[in-house]
Order: sequence, then structure tokens, then C-alpha cells
Amino acid sequence: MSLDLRGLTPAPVTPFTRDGEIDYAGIKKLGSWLGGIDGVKGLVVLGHAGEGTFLTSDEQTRVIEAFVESVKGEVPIIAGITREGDYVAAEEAKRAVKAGATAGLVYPSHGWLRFGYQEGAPQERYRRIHEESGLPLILFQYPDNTKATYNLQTQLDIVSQPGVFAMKNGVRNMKRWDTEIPVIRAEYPELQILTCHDEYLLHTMFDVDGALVGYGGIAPEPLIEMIKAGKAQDYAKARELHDRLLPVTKNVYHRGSHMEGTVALKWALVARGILDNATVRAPLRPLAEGADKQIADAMHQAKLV
Ligand SMILES: N[C@@H](CC=O)C(=O)O
Repeated sequence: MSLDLRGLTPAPVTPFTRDGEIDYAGIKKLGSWLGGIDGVKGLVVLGHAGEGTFLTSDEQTRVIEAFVESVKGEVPIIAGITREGDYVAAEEAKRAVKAGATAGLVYPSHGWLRFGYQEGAPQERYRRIHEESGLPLILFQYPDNTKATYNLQTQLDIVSQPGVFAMKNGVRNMKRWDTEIPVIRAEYPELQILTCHDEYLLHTMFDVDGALVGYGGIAPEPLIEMIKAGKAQDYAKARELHDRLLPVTKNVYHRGSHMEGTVALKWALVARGILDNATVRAPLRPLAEGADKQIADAMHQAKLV
């Protein structure tokens, strides 16, 4: 299966039953729906939206297997690789391969968020995970306001390494976006650059090959259109889609932290009839009373239901 993510790669939620267990029937419904949409290029499971770090290792394996089964080979399943240490992250990547994952999205080591990273450590993390698991990897560029954001040289070094084929860019600093992407593109024209700015999709859609976003798990159809409009440099069309989606964007991604957005994604899927509940695992918390109705109304306004 070729790894061409030049289009929409949703990062779906992990459905739970009302009593908090993994809902495999829900995964089947969600995965087969998303995987069957023309323009969906892959699914990234066990990311932030997928509550990947809230699952046990066995659960992670079973979630990957269930998503692989659900898409029936239509699209690749890409696993979030999130463990803090490189040794355990490489072990996690090997388990993901066994479960059927075709690629990995490598998260920064958690401690870097607070303390920053030693020079060379991110490059080494990608090298080790790829060498030990064989997984093709996606570089995850964190926001500029974290200490786990990679400077330009670190990004260039990582994407020069064997096995790194794409970048999920969530830098949220337009100076860096405007100046770093052209340099990376010029040096590595084959690298697939994907936006993950769920809340700024219009503004980042004209410089990328695609989008790797949780938003894609609830509104794949208009996002596929928006990616096409971005590639055609058709601002009017992209703006129209943005405006249509704004009630949903506000209700999912402007409602508080990005983490709260994960809970909202589940309510949006309830509104679409894909999930039957919005159960999440702690530390996520249920949304305030009435949020389900606000989200359902927004989904109606955006013509997604
Ligand atoms: N869109 C988010 C969610 C992460 O996985 C981001 O920017 O990182």
C-alpha cells in the first residue's frame, strides 16, 4: 500500500461504550465510514483525538487491529507513537506493526514540553523508532508556544532521515509557517506537508499537500473539498467552506482547550448517527449540560446532518 497522504487524513476518536470499555462495534462503524470516503488517504489512530495515551498497551493493540479490520485495506492505518522514552516508543512502534499499522506519527517525548530537548535528541528518537520497527514515520511539529517545537534545522535533519515521509505541522506561528515551509519544501520536495491547524484550516490550506486533523473525523466531505480548493488556490471556494463550517469549528475547537475538542468530536459523531454516546476517559471530562445540543445544532447549520 503506498503512503500518499496528499488529501485528508482524519485522526478519529476512539469510541467507548457507556461503561467506558472500548466499543469495537463503534470502531467498525466509524472506520468503515471514513475509510470508504473518496479523498480520505489514511486514518491516524491513537493520537490526541483518539485518547491513545489513555489506553493500556493491550487496548492500543486491539484498537489498531479493529481499525485495520474496519477499513478493509482501503486506506492505511497510522498509529500515534507516544511513549516518552525512545526505547519504549520503539517497542510501542513494533507492537503497532504487529497489529497492522502501516506508518507511525511520532510525538515528542513528553518532558520536552516543559524542559525542552537536547540538541540531536529528536533526530535520534526518529532514527531509533524507524530502525527498530521499520515503520515509515510522520514528523509531528508541535506549536511554537511549547518547548517541544522543533527549530528549522531539527526539522530538516529529521526529514532527511530514512523512513520520514511526511510532516504534520501544527506550529501556530505564522512567521514560522511562512518562512520555514518554503525552505523545507525546497530541500525536500517529496516530503508530504500536512496541516493540523484544526482551528485555522482556511489560513493554512494553501501551502500544504493535505490535512491530518481530528476535524476530518467528523466533517470529511467539506474538508476534502477545502483541500482541493487550497491546491487550486481557489480562495473563494475555501472561504465558502470555512464559513459553512464555522458554527462547527466554534463548537468543537473554540470551546476551550483542544482537549475539550475531543469530547466535542464525539458529540458531533453522535449527531451524525455514527456513535451512540460520547463517553471519554479521564482526565477528559464530559462537556457542560446542553453542549450536545449546541454541537448538534452546529452540525445541522453546516449541513453535516
Ligand atoms: N490538531 C492538533 C491535534 C493533535 O494531534 C494539533 O495541532 O496537534
